[in-house]
Amino acid sequence: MSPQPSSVTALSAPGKVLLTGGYLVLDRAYTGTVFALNARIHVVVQQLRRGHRRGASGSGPAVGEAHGTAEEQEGENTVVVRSPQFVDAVWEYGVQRCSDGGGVKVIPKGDGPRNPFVETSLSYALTYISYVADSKDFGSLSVTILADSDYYSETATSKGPASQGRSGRFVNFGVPLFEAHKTGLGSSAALVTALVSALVIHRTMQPEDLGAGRDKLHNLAQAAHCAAQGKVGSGFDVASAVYGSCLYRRFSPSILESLGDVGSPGFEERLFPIVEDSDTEHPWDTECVDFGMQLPRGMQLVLCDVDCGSGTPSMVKKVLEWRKANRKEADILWASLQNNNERLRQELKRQAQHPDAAGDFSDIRTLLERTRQHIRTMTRRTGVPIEPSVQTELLDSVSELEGVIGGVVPGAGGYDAIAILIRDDPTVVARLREHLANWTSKVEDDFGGKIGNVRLLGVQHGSEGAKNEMLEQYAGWI
Ligand SMILES: Nc1ncnc2c1ncn2[C@@H]1O[C@H](COP(=O)(O)OP(=O)(O)O)[C@@H](O)[C@H]1O
Ligand SMILES: C[C@@](O)(CCOP(=O)(O)OP(=O)(O)O)CC(=O)O
Repeated sequence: MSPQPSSVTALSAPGKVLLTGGYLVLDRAYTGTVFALNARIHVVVQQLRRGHRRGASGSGPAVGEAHGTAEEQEGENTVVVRSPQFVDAVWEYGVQRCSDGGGVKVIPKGDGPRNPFVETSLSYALTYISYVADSKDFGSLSVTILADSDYYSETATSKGPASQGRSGRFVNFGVPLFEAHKTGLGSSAALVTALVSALVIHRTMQPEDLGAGRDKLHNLAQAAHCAAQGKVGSGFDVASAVYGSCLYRRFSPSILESLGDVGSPGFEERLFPIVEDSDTEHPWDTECVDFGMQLPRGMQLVLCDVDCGSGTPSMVKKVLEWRKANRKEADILWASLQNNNERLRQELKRQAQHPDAAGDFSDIRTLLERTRQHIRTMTRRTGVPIEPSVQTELLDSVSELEGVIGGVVPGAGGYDAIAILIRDDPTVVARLREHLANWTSKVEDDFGGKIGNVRLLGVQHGSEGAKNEMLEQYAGWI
């Protein structure tokens, strides 16, 4: 029997940085080292009051239970999703059960801007829930999304009026979501993971089951994220949102290839074995080794935002085309990178596991520099600005600072935030901040790129994946 749904469920998932393994990790023959960050996206699911729900036994609504509109209480089930940190960020959906086992689809109401990540997560989670839960009646739901500030560039930070009585962790951005520049921490993966996990836990599990249910939530989140993105990426961002920091080897794309769209006949019958990993022909083969891994004692990871993002899909396409056309050379380069990345990971792990041996970061510095050399070769050979010269200049300049171990362009690279490993000491952070505040680029970029404002983000290593949250921190927001 499914457990009684509690009236409110809150869960969060972290952002990520792919320290090493960009492009390589798209191929199962290689791996990536992904760090979860302490910037998280929170999702709070509230059951709207209905006659047959908990709290309606004559004693009024249960604690935290939201009050639905008259329409919600009388008519069809609805899901209202709000991102109250942004202007006009409300998405309202009707819930439609599709014929021929097509699953459950949410239908947007009104003609405001769509949010494919929210929409797809809702449809996928509700389809799975309706397949496994005893009760096919969801009632109406109110969903609130809250994000830590570092997901968005400073241009968006805290333009809105500080609202009285609201918890201090979250900022009122005061702009519409589409105006907020992303910093590249993987907001959509953290959002999809937190949203599908909160819904599934809300309706079919208890919060304590999160640990045991992690694999299923991973499978569902990967399926929903790929569908919303319209492509099957490597999935390292969703994996770290679920499991936390890890050595990641991707899943075989064939697992998701024949799923089809929500609403197509038999969709629920195809989604269920994917989530439960019961298809013996296509078992999940994701590897998340050492998940939840820590940095060595005395080391910290920081990110430097350059407020000038790149278009990952076209970069990926070009790199993969070059690899296909230059297989021999690419194999050698990929092998060198993999080898060096693996040595770097092993050294980080060794130092993390032996705190007494930690403190001498010179090997780590050398390994980071070697990884960068290979990445620069990749940049030259592919003609793709993975580490363009303005980023080389920035990385070189910060690497000279006392207390900085080294840095890399993480993930796909480009004109995105850079990742820097430092000695975990406030004076090093202060030195970096000061250096960046006065920093101006002096080189002409090889790809014509320009870096404007550079600034240290407040985000650091977080290591932990999806986790249950307490409601108190959302005071004034839900
Ligand atoms: N706070 C939020 N509330 C609602 N949706 C969000 C929020 N943050 C991000 N999103 C969704 O995620 C999308 C950004 O995803 P994407 O372009 O893949 O960037 P990222 O690299 O950060 O994952 C937004 O267009 C929006 O649909
Ligand atoms: C190229 C990649 O291997 C890494 C991209 O990493 P990023 O962290 O740059 O990704 P976005 O969040 O999409 O900007 C593609 C992949 O693994 O999917």
